[in-house]
Amino acid sequence: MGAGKSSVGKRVAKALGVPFTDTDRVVVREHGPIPRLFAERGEPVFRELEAEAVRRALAAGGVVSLGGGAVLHPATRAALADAHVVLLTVTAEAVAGRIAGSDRPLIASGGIAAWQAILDERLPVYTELADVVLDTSRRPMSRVADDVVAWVRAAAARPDAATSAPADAVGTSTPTTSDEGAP
Ligand SMILES: Nc1ncnc2c1ncn2[C@@H]1O[C@H](COP(=O)(O)OP(=O)(O)O)[C@@H](O)[C@H]1O
Ligand SMILES: O=C(O)C1=C[C@@H](OP(=O)(O)O)[C@@H](O)[C@H](O)C1
Ligand SMILES: [Mg+2]
Repeated sequence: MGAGKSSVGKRVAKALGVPFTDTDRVVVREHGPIPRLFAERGEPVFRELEAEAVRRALAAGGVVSLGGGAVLHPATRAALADAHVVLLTVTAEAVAGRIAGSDRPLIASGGIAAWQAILDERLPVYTELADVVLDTSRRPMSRVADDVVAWVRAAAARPDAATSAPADAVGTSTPTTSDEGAP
């Protein structure tokens, strides 16, 4: 949450001339606002709806920006094996302003402490899935997008390149080089 997956993914897709899907936007379009889904149907239902949106988006190809918790679903983790996975990270310090006033249900009441706790819990999964990690804390979105595009082009040129289109998955933050917090 707040690393820039949605914003950067859109720019990357434009630069590469490929389709872009933000899976949260798909879920919202098809099922309504995320806070309402969490409140009325619960997080497990949201995760199933999200996983289905991710499945379709990855099958369609192009750049796919996931919600930070999408990798909690085993089907999504499995599907990402065939994609180029970019983990965007951000420090707690840098993300604070980005998520201020956010309606994301998992941090609506707990703020940055909740964000950090979620990141700490998920970080092993994020790093396991990531093919590359880029920190966004001190770089404008356009520069982050440039870095992703360069990495994708280099990855596509490698002989062992994955066959599917790039996926701008995950994104959050952690405390060292990159993800200083990841949700
Ligand atoms: N590199 C960046 N520098 C400054 N602000 C950023 C950066 N990337 C994203 N943002 C801002 O942070 C907020 C969250 O970005 P978003 O793309 O929705 O993140 P995510 O999809 O990872 O939750 C947005 O207001 C966006 O404009
Ligand atoms: O990390 C999470 O569990 C979530 C992240 C959100 O997406 P972003 O990571 O794009 O903010 C959104 O899917 C939902 O609020 C749950
Ligand atoms: Mg997003």
